[in-house]
Amino acid sequence: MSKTIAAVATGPAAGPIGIIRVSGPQTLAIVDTIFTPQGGGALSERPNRLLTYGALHSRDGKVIDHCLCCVMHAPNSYTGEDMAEIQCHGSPAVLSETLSALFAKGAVQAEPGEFTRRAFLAGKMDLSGAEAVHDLVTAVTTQAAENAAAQLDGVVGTHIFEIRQQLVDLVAEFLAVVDYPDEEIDSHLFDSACEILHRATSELYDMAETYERGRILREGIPCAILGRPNAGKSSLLNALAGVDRAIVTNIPGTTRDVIEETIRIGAVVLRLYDTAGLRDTQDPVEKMGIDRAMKQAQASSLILAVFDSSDHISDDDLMVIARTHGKRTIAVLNKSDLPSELDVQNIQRHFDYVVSVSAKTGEGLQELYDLIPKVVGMDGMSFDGSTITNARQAAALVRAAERCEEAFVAAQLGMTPDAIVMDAEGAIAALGEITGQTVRDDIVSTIFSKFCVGK
Ligand SMILES: Nc1nc2c(c(=O)[nH]1)N(C=O)[C@@H](CNc1ccc(C(=O)N[C@@H](CCC(=O)O)C(=O)O)cc1)CN2
Ligand SMILES: Nc1nc2c(ncn2[C@@H]2O[C@H](COP(=O)(O)OP(=O)(O)OP(=O)(O)O)[C@@H](O)[C@H]2O)c(=O)[nH]1
Ligand SMILES: [Mg+2]
Repeated sequence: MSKTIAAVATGPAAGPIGIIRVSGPQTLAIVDTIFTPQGGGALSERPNRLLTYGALHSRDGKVIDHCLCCVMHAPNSYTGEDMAEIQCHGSPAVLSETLSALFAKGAVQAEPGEFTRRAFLAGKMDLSGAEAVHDLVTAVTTQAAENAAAQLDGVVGTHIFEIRQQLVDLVAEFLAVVDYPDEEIDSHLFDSACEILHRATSELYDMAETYERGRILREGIPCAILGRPNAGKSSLLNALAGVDRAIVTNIPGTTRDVIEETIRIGAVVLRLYDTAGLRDTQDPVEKMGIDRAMKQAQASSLILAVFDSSDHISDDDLMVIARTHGKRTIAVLNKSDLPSELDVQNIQRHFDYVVSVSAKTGEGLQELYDLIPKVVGMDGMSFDGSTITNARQAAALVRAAERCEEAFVAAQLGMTPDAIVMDAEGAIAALGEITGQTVRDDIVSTIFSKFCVGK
């Protein structure tokens, strides 16, 4: 018999209300011993999912809260097991007293993701759906939440199930003819196999490709602000973030450490890094800052190269241009409120994207906001669940696509059915890793161990 688990489902900070979840065969018996409904009777006899007011008792029987509880009877619960929720006051004291009362009555602490793991094992959701739960809990943007909600609802799982089923049927047909090696194989079989495999291959590659954007949707994009001293990097960081985060002075070499600030532009989470101005210097501290700036630029997926448009291009600017080589970069011509001295055409020769802004007046910032999602390929995308946000799923999709492609080539060449069957089975296994139909236990464990406790 599986254990009955309990955990706090609300955040670690003290809040007005805290929720404790309980799941497993002993749930009703355990919760009945620590909660007494106001109107008498037992919580387990109250209607399913109806919140009931009553007294909550600690392990030594003292009343520690007056709160709301409900039960959710198996199999119609999140985990498919008997479950209960205790919605009490959210202080760490009440929550830990309640947990310890539950443990004293036989419940055990739930491991990270264990409720969702049980839901997956009970067939309440496929593995891609369970992974979407995690995305939904950690979503930063509305768009990321929207995409994850659709995946929780089975958008990815259903599509993969369909493709997988077609391959399973195809394998079955070929296996049937493998048993009769002397008979001529109906050419229709090869034709329809080619068609199915070709379509599956392109659909799977298409899905895998969405991961490039999906990763940005989930993790955001690291973006270094690079430029010579006094170009206005720190001013730009402050203007973009809308807070007075970094120190700004007219003394060149003000910023030394890398200063991080996260902003949201539509679906894009931009992790901005303000850095020390690049120049030739003897100052050992400034040198270390410049070293960090260059490392940060290297580690970033997008660079904002800031130039002072009220001045001519200097050797330091050339150093900045050299550092952006091969990197996705937007040239930001700052100080547009001042008369221009900059050779703009020269800058345009080096960069695909150039915008004029004034960090001081805010002029041009909107154009920069509009440009960034376009440059990272996130404008006009839909968040209907079709975007893969998960490296594991993307890798399995590529493997499945490759095996389908190999099976397609084998079918086209009219090779022996065994070859087609072997590759198609490889694809079926890879797809099963996404839905969870054919996934190793240790992989399942790793996936759920990344969840929070109580989810
Ligand atoms: N208080 C509370 N809020 C919550 C959750 C929770 O567990 N408790 N959730 C937890 O993640 C999410 C909601 N997800 C849920 C998903 C399924 C079921 C559930 O009871 N499913 C049953 C019955 C479905 C039905 O009524 O048709 C089932 O699948 O059989 C409950 C919550 C978000 N909000
Ligand atoms: N007129 C005008 N001045 C600006 C603008 N942006 C920044 N400045 C001024 O330029 C000077 C340098 O600004 P910072 O933001 O500190 O420049 P930085 O690139 O971070 O400089 P370091 O940290 O030294 O590398 C300050 O005096 C700012 O007030 C702008 O858009 N217009
Ligand atoms: Mg600075």
